[in-house]
Amino acid sequence: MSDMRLIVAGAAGRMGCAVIELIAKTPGVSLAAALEGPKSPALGQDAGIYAGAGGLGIAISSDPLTAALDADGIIDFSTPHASIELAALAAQARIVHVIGTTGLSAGDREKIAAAANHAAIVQSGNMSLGINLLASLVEKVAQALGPEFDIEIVEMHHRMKVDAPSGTALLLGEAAARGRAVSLAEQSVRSRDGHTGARAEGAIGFATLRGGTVVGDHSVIFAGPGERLELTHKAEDRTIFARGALRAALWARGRKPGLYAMADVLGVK
Ligand SMILES: NC(=O)C1=CN([C@@H]2O[C@H](COP(=O)(O)OP(=O)(O)OC[C@H]3O[C@@H](n4cnc5c(N)ncnc54)[C@H](OP(=O)(O)O)[C@@H]3O)[C@@H](O)[C@H]2O)C=CC1
Ligand SMILES: O=C(O)C1=N[C@H](C(=O)O)C[C@H](O)C1
Repeated sequence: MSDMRLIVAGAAGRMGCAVIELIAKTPGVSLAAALEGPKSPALGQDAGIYAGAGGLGIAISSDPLTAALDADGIIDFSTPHASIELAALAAQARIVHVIGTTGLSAGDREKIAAAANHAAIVQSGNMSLGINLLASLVEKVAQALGPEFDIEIVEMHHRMKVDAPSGTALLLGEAAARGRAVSLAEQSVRSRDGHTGARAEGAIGFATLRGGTVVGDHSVIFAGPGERLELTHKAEDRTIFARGALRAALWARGRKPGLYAMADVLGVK
């Protein structure tokens, strides 16, 4: 089979650079285009050089329509606004779309689901093997321990992160809610301040820390009577997310339209 030709969206960002670097050294895939927003200072620069991967002869552009004419898929770590536009484009062009962007609203998710009627879309708040395995453990532990164990999810990320709680924290919260057969929307407590009163029975709490260059730390704490179980993942390098995204793109190639999760790709449901 010919190389899978991939567009990278958010090409000058932290994740875009990690993905381009990985594409440059992975057989079976090639960089078709590198996209940024229309005001990006990186426009026109060689995407490979920008990412530290050496010249690839692909200039960073802000023209997704032209990019989609000769591509098999999009790997997208950008912004919610860009991701929903790219999902519509993937649907039109019938190409794969791997969405790593977080901070998506309920409305954004609806638009992505609609696009997935026409394209194979893999969307996940975390593309790493470790976190997706952790989510499946969290579901099982939440089911086994029952509601006398309080669930709290703590995350820490670098100072530049713009959304909270992280996409991963929400993914882990969904896993805990599934384990307990409750709705996360009804049980989640996203912040506490002042005289909050005692903890609500069955709540799934979130706490957010930001600082320095932390790639991504997540802990799910099950606090019960007289004992506490803590499940933790620490991301040390963005390559783990890039590797997962590339694996997702290759997995989705030739698959029928639909909205898939990383758990489908990794077989860790
Ligand atoms: N699912 C996962 O495994 C992971 C998800 N993420 C998520 O991925 C996203 C990106 O993270 P990160 O790389 O750290 O963030 P960055 O801010 O470094 O990168 C995002 C890039 O997208 C660019 N961008 C803005 N608008 C557009 C557009 N219309 N088209 C294309 N690109 C555009 C931004 O440009 P500008 O700065 O000029 O606005 C920026 O360069 C975040 O939502 C993050 O939470 C991150 C790591 C792993
Ligand atoms: O913004 C980041 O950096 C990360 N975002 C994702 C999230 O919101 O969970 C994944 C990872 O933790 C890094």
